[in-house]
Amino acid sequence: MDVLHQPADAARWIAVPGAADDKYSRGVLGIVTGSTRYPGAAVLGVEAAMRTGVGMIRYLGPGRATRLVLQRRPEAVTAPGRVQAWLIGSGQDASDVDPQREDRIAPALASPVPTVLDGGGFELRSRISAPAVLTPHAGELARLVGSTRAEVEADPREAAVAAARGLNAVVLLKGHSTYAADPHGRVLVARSAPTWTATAGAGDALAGILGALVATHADEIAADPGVLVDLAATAAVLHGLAAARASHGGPLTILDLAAELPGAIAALVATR
Ligand SMILES: NC(=O)C1=CN([C@@H]2O[C@H](COP(=O)(O)OP(=O)(O)OC[C@H]3O[C@@H](n4cnc5c(N)ncnc54)[C@H](OP(=O)(O)O)[C@@H]3O)[C@@H](O)[C@H]2O)[C@@H](O)CC1
Ligand SMILES: Nc1ncnc2c1ncn2[C@@H]1O[C@H](COP(=O)(O)OP(=O)(O)O)[C@@H](O)[C@H]1O
Repeated sequence: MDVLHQPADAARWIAVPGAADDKYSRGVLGIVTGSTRYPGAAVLGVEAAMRTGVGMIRYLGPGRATRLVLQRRPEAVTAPGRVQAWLIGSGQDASDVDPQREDRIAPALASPVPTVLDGGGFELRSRISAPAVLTPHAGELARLVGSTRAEVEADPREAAVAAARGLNAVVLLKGHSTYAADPHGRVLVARSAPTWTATAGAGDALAGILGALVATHADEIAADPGVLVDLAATAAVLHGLAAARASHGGPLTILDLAAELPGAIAALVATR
């Protein structure tokens, strides 16, 4: 039986800063995304994470991606340091021959903090012992588990559940319906996204949204890693709500989706 994750459920997972908070206590997200071939994915993930709300972003990537990230978001810190969560892999794939990538991901591999794996980050699952969320689309999930895209699409819910069990991680299987499954068989479904969301870069933004939610709930995750599936479903709901606001019933761009995140979040918080 699927549990639909509704906006009212998502509202519970927005961390509103308190008077005593500072940029560190809110949560710092380390982002290792983008490549010389796909620098745009880094820009979109950083943009979406900042618009979702996080104390600080430490972005670590190749020169071309770093320059574009800073051009768009000078708020990003491009020096290494302590973080409360990691986001790795958007815009990185097997063609990525960046010799410094291993150095950039080394702190994340050794770290106990929760990690979001997207795109080229999936292969790192076996090297990470911290709580992890993977965000594949159907084709990526098929490659991950040695199946076919058609098999995943025939029963996406079951594919997400089986992958979450097999990988001992939360799996957020993206599509028109997005399934958040945990290793114990719990499944939440998000269906807030308009079909106009099917456009390049939408997944990079979703990964940024989830990274920010995870960084701002690091203490809750440390106390109970089971909340990761709620955060994953919340990211998908927020992404869909922002997409609907950006779309107005028509085509949307991903920077417009990101620009709608603060308003979508404020509307959710107002319902609590
Ligand atoms: N702004 C950025 O920086 C962005 C960067 N991005 C980065 O791009 C990379 C690839 O991402 P992805 O999701 O497409 O990867 P993947 O699952 O390997 O799919 C490949 C499959 O697609 C198919 N295919 C290709 N063209 C097709 C066509 N015209 N019509 C029909 N099918 C077509 C192709 O089929 P084939 O041509 O082999 O038959 C193959 O099966 C990845 O590193 C991601 O991070 C994206 O996030 C976007 C924004
Ligand atoms: N038909 C659809 N209706 C609603 N949302 C969709 C649809 N198709 C894809 N999406 C959403 O768009 C995003 C696409 O992500 P992804 O496939 O990783 O693209 P990219 O790698 O180009 O960023 C996901 O969040 C997915 O849920």
